Parts: sequence; C-alpha cells; structure tokens
Amino acid sequence: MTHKIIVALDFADAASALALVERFDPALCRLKVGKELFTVAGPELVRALVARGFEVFLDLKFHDIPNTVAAACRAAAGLGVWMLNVHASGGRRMMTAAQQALVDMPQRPLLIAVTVLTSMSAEDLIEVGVSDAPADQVLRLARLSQACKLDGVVCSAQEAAMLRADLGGDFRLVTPGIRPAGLDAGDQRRVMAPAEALRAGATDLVIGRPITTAADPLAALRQIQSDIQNT
Ligand SMILES: O=c1ccn([C@@H]2O[C@H](COP(=O)(O)O)[C@@H](O)[C@H]2O)c(=O)[nH]1
Repeated sequence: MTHKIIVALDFADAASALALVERFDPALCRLKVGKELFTVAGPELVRALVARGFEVFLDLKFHDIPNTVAAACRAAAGLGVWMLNVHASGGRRMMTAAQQALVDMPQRPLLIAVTVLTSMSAEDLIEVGVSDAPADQVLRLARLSQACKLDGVVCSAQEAAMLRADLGGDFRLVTPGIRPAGLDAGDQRRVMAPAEALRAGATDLVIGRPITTAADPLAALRQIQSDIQNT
C-alpha cells in the first residue's frame, strides 16, 4: 500500500497552494495547512481542500489556556479536518481540555501534540530553560500526551524508535524534519531520511520543501513514495 505522505503546504497565498494541489490526488497524499497559509487564506481554503477529498492536517499548534484551546479545537474540528494539534508543553490540563472538547464530535479529528520542534537542537532547549537532551524532553511530553488520551505526537524521526518502544504500537508518531539524502536541512535540526523514519516507527511523514520547491513537485512526491515502497 502507498504510504500517504503529508505534504506541508507552506505557501504565501491560496492561489499558489491550489496550483500545487491541482496536481495531487487525495489517493496519493494528505495535505497540511500551517500557520502561514491559514493566516492568509483562512478556513475557506481548508474547507475547499476538504471538499476536494483531501485529508487535511491543520497544523496550528494551539498553545494557550485550557478554555481557549478547547474552543479552538472545536472550531478547527468544525472545518472537517482529519487531524489537528496542540503544544504538549501547554500541559496536562490544556491537553485534557482539548481532548474532552472533541470526544463527542460525530467525525472526531485525530488530536496530536507537538513535543519538541524538529528545528530545535540541545543548545536551543538550554536557552529556553530545558537542560535535558531533546530525546528526554520528547519522551516526557509524549508520555504526558498519551496519559491525556491524545492520538499521538509530533516528534523527530530520530526519537521514533524510542517512543515506539516506550509507548506501544497504538500511538501515532507524526514526523516532520524529513529529508531525502543529499537535500538541504534548512532550519531543521533533527532530521532523518524517509525510509529510515518509517523503519524507526514513524506513522506519518510530513514533508514540505523537498516536495514543494522541487522543479516537479508531483515527480518529487512519487520518487519519495517509490523510495519507501518496501519499508
Ligand atoms: O516540530 C515540527 C512541527 C511542525 N513542523 C512543520 O512541518 C513542516 C516541515 O516542512 P519542511 O519544509 O519539510 O521542513 C513545516 O510546515 C513545519 O511548520 C516542523 O517542521 N517541525
């Protein structure tokens, strides 16, 4: 079965995003709408992607007081998205409020939590007061997310094997920071190649620039899918 890569639509306007989406098929990939595109194109674009049959991951990483995050999650779920997320560092009460806000929805989206951003290194964590290694902080926040009954976490594929062993099989490990061999990591710091990430236990690969900035994005997507075919 083809692994449905989640393509990150990090574009400055709806027209650019839709020009790319025109070439993709919901049977081939899922789509991620993040802060840049949502800020400029809003719920209307999300609804349009859902109406075209795509499973949409709304990557707004909610991080606020529990009441505000719970209401934001309900609003996001109302757009018909497949998955949405919060920051695990918002804590137990915030994540539980988010989970509870969605629990009785007829078409409940998956709810996951960001552990440590894949752009962060050990040095970055120290600067914000976290002296533990990234992997230890990821494990702490992933355990908390699971205790709050979330469906999974966002982590680096570098932590996937550890999390899979600790948290069991029924927990999504959604991994950005995916870079096919030879491609520029850019601002990402904890990266891994696609096939390696799946072998480590990642359930969902999030890939942006390696696809969206390629001369032929559809060919780039198909090439990655072919590379991971037998993993
Ligand atoms: O820890 C995180 C959480 C989210 N992201 C998002 O994933 C994509 C990655 O894009 P690339 O171009 O493949 O680097 C992007 O939309 C981020 O906002 C992440 O990278 N790390």
